[in-house]
Amino acid sequence: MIVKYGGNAMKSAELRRAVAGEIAALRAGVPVVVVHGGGPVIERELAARGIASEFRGGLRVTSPDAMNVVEMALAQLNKQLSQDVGAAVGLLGRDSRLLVAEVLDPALGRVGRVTEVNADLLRTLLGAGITPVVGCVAVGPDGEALNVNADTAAAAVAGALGEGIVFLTDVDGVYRAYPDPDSLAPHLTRAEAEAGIRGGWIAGGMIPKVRAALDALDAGAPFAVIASGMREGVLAAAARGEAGTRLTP
Ligand SMILES: Nc1ncnc2c1ncn2[C@@H]1O[C@H](COP(=O)(O)OP(=O)(O)O)[C@@H](O)[C@H]1O
Ligand SMILES: CC(=O)N[C@@H](CCC(=O)OP(=O)(O)O)C(=O)O
Repeated sequence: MIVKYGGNAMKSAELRRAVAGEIAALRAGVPVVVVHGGGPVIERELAARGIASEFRGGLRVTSPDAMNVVEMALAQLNKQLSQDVGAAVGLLGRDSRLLVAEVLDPALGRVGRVTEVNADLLRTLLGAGITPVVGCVAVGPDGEALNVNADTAAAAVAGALGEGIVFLTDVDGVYRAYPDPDSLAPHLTRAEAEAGIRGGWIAGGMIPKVRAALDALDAGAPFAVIASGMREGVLAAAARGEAGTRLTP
């Protein structure tokens, strides 16, 4: 199973360790690949250097200078998460060409779209009982780093391995009337999700997440669930279809 977590599921060291605990419990029965982002950490490191960020369509416009900071920030976070998870190895896209990408749109600078995943490397590590922890930096056609939205990077990994994916965030899933918790949708079809985006009740960071979940299904993932990283037992429950919002074709 692929577990994606990002900024909202690592707001504190306590939450980060709770998620790591969930992963450690799950992998006793199911091999797990972790894919992570870290938007807030990137933001902090850019701000510390006086580099302002602009987002277009939920993606950070990434200059070469910003890319250096993104890679540095995610590399450090990657090692911390790998340590949290234990029996793990932390990797970015440059390692054995784990994530290869093309430039998504020159107007966004060094932002990538994943075109290849080194699934053999992931399978080798899993076969040795090691949990891969993958940061969302890919290698581009020029051999330099590209910044990939972590939800889309995770979807590419799930597609390449043909395994299910759980996106952990700070809400229980997709709400039909956000933020009313009683409006949580346990299931959402592609048509309903597209209608939600058009209708505006799926908004902000939930748009790329829902789209990444649908992309993962298109690429061959058997299931895609969006769930809260703050609930105990969430990963096992999500895999059983008993937590979060499950996207269906
Ligand atoms: N219909 C909705 N249901 C749930 N959350 C929504 C919805 N529409 C927008 N959101 C927002 O999406 C956020 C999750 O996306 P994001 O902040 O990008 O997560 P992450 O950083 O974990 O990847 C929620 O915190 C919420 O503010
Ligand atoms: C291109 C692009 O926008 N990349 C993201 C990568 C990190 C990410 O996606 O982190 P979360 O999972 O915490 O959102 C960024 O620079 O913020």
